[in-house]
Amino acid sequence: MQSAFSLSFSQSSLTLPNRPLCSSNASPRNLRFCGLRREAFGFSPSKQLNSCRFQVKSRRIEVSAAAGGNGAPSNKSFDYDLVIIGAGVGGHGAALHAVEKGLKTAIIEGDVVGGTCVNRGCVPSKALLAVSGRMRELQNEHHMKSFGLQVSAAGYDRQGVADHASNLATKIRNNLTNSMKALGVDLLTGFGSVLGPQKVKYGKDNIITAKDIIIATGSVPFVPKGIEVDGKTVITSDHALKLESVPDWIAIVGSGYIGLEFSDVYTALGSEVTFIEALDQLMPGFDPEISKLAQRVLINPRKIDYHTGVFASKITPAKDGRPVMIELIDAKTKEPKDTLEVDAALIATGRAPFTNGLGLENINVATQRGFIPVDERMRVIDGNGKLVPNLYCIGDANGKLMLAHAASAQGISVVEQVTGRDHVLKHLSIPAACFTHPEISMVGLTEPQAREKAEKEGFKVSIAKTSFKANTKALAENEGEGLAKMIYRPDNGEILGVHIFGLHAADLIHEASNAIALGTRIQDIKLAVHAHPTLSEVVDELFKAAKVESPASTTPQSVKATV
Ligand SMILES: Cc1cc2nc3c(=O)[nH]c(=O)nc-3n(C[C@H](O)[C@H](O)[C@H](O)COP(=O)(O)OP(=O)(O)OC[C@H]3O[C@@H](n4cnc5c(N)ncnc54)[C@H](O)[C@@H]3O)c2cc1C
Ligand SMILES: NC(=O)c1ccc[n+]([C@@H]2O[C@H](COP(=O)([O-])OP(=O)(O)OC[C@H]3O[C@@H](n4cnc5c(N)ncnc54)[C@H](O)[C@@H]3O)[C@@H](O)[C@H]2O)c1
Repeated sequence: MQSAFSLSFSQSSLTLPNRPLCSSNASPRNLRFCGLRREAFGFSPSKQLNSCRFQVKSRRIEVSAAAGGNGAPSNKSFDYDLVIIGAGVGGHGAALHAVEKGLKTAIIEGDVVGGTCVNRGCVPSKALLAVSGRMRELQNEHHMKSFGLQVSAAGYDRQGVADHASNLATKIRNNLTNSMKALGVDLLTGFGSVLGPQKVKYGKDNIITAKDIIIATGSVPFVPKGIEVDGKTVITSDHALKLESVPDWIAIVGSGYIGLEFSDVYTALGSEVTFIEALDQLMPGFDPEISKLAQRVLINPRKIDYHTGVFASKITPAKDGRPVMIELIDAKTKEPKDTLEVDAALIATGRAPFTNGLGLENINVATQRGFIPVDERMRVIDGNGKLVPNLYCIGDANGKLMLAHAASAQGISVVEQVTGRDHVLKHLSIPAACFTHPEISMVGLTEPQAREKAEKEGFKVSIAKTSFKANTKALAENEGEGLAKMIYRPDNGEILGVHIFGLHAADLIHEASNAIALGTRIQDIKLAVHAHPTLSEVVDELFKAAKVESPASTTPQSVKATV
């Protein structure tokens, strides 16, 4: 595998935190939706802002106290209350929450603020997907005609598309940097490592102490043995996001999140795609019924073919007029299966934690396949199975759930703990989404996982489903292809998992994930009211379709209001 750090540090990029994207010229009015603190932009709070979810009064007092008082740690024997190594989304989320809580906080970054998500992940990929969605729509004559619209031709300028992605990354990275600076987080530049308990080194020879330390060093692309990446014809997502070319024919190794999202981008821009997937079916991580539907809509009608149950055992970049050569072997028998010649190959076979050089040996911590072992409170576990005092690891580096919002939520959870409130993050309530067209989203267990759990624990499982075909808003958009599926316990109304495939599925999942996080039962949430006509009614119908034996336990707001 390549040197992880040189790979990570060779990129110039941008970021986003646990909150949705927003631009630096966002107005005070819409800032409440973008998650960055208003103070970061120098706005004085307006009347409109008083109703925003940031609780203007109390937060502003806390924040200004923290920003003004970040010069003195609460415990005088340390330089800082909290030092975070890595300014990706996880580190950023933790830092912002820490200053809100009045902690003197520093964040150490060896490359650019924002880490993977902002510079080489979520942000630029969603910019490319925004383009692919529009291209797909404009190219679909039947779809356009059904609205009564006529489009003569759809085309694109590759550099213009690439610029959209890199400009967005820059904008979000600047927002992130500004938000931390404005709140008084000390941004320290250089490679960080742990020297010993509560002691960190960064850069050449700067040593600082902190009451608590969070490791948030993230991950880099994982490239299996035998695959030679040249960055031009054999690439990882780091390269693909720059969109330096749009190959006529590209093989995508791995049909997980990255593979699927890039297949959406490449096919919209005119490439033919061949998937190479080690497991026996495409998209093996999703609920099988959703994978099947996704295959019918996202794979079969597009210029995509696939080989499943095979490994790409050797990939050689194009050279001297020869194409990219891919040798396939049977995933089980390891017998040679096939050889492919393509214009390019994207390696999307997962991510490896970036934990090299962190000085973990100084505190007797051994990584497991590179991941830092932690307990449910993100406390680092040492080689003897004991907790290392005052040391935490969040985000991709601990491998619990490699998602931007999970990294940030773990950081916030740690800050809650170090400021005196015990907190355990419920990982099963964290949603995930794949931003294809249409999107896929999920929270909780898949159907097979739920059935396995039910078998072990001795409860019954039921399934409710609703179709986008019955939803007015989806039909108005000519986007009736979609399904929502809920796996639940009929005895007590507990939601075990929700999976959605369809228009804006990524936005629709939160009603279910919040219900799981808060322990809301179906018999209660099914009485809540949804605006008509909206896509949210797909989820409303899902709750209403469930057959729960227990009665509702609370009085919903709409009923209270009439009493
Ligand atoms: C193509 C792609 C698309 C993605 N899309 C999504 C998406 O849509 N939604 C989603 O939720 N997730 C997405 N992800 C996953 C998401 O990017 C990661 O889960 C997230 O970035 C992890 O955050 P982190 O803070 O743990 O690590 P990172 O974002 O990797 O940040 C770690 C930071 O630490 C720095 N660092 C590392 N070691 C040191 C050191 N020793 N000293 C100082 N600094 C150091 C690095 O330079 C980096 O800035 C995507 C990933 C990829 C690759
Ligand atoms: N929208 C999002 O939230 C989003 C988008 C992109 C990435 N991510 C995150 O980034 C991480 C990495 O994504 P990813 O798609 O690379 O990983 P993934 O784990 O989602 O999928 C990797 C796929 O590659 C297959 N595979 C592994 N080795 C192989 C080999 N040698 N030959 C053929 N197939 C092989 C696996 O079976 C799997 O299907 C994920 O953990 C994901 O959470 C999230």
